[in-house]
Amino acid sequence: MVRKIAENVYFVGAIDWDRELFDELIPLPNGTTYNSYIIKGTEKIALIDTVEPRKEEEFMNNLKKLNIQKIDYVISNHAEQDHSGLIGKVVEKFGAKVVTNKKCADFLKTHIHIKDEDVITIEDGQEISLGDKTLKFIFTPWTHWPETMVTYLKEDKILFSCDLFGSHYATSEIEQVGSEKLLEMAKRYYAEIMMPFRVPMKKNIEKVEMLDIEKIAPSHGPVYKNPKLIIEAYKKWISDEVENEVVILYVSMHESTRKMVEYLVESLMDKGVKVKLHNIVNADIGEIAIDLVEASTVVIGTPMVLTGVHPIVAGAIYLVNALRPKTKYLAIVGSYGWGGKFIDEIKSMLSNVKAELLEPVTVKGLIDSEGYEKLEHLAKEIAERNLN
Ligand SMILES: Cc1cc2nc3c(=O)[nH]c(=O)nc-3n(C[C@H](O)[C@H](O)[C@H](O)COP(=O)(O)O)c2cc1C
Repeated sequence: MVRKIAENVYFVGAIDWDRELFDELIPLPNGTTYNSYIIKGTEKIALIDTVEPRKEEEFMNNLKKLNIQKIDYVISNHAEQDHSGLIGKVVEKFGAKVVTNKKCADFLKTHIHIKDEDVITIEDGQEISLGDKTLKFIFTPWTHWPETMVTYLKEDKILFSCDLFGSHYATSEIEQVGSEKLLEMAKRYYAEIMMPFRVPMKKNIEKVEMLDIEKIAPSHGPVYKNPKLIIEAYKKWISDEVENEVVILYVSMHESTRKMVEYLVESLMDKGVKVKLHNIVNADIGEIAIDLVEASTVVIGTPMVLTGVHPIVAGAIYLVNALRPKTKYLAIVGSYGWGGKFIDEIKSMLSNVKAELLEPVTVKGLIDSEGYEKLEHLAKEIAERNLN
């Protein structure tokens, strides 16, 4: 697939319509794309990133369609193999030099064995000329990995933002003004990939906002014809503001924890609090991650199993801790038979989440009137914090 996105600027990426899983972890309900772009200047030709190696044939065909014989520079914004994987082939076949920052060059050396002599190292803010077109490199560390950067095409005002602003979204609409669906997919991507770096992201967004941008061309998903849409969405997601929303993640083996969770949901709803409930046994972790982006409160529901949390709950807690959501309040509810220590376990597993822990509610066996009272008190505490 070749698509012109500006004069002498072309999308030459690959669409992976039915890929189901990314990083052997993240479900892809709408497949994904690996975006690569050719920029033809009057003097030099540059390629922005490459594609996932298994899409080599499609990618090489795209270059053939544009009759590309020589590439002067292959810009590597990010060393992860879904973008860098074919750089070696581009160097070999088209005589390209790899243009990237020092950190990325180190990764390219260790991860895909790119040789030092094939690399031109650039500094933050440095520019290279392609004749009538100029590329400016802007370092945006932790817009996935520590080396990740973005490239700005000055004359056409296009930001090649790499994973930043990306979405795992295979669609024939390679360029979009921005639909509700695209924003949903971009939020999912933010939640899964960018949320752990919410704090360093603030500086990066400030840097990007200083540019005059007409189009954002990320490395996954559609090109934005309305950059403001996604920049404003990111600003909201990375801000410290939370929404009146409670995310409940639970498992229950014999319905005891489930009864507690169901009561809590109903009581919170009665009080006007929005609830997102996940029985996590077969949950899509992307759906959980999306709900964590803006939620004020996270509630963990677990039965006691072998003196600790249920192992599936442990997996979910590990994920929450790794994603570092901006959650302000945390609650724990659960049922036990004879004893154990899941409260302390959960607290220690959530050390990255700087949230206030509300009074946990644990019940021996099936919930009784005393248990309901405690849950009602917890619901009031959550509602007070959310609705004030
Ligand atoms: C495999 C298994 C291991 C358990 N281990 C413990 C334990 O270590 N400590 C404890 O207090 N209860 C333990 N229990 C009992 C449950 O925590 C208790 O029955 C609880 O009410 C189950 O809640 P649920 O109906 O929400 O699954 C265990 C139950 C099972 C099935």
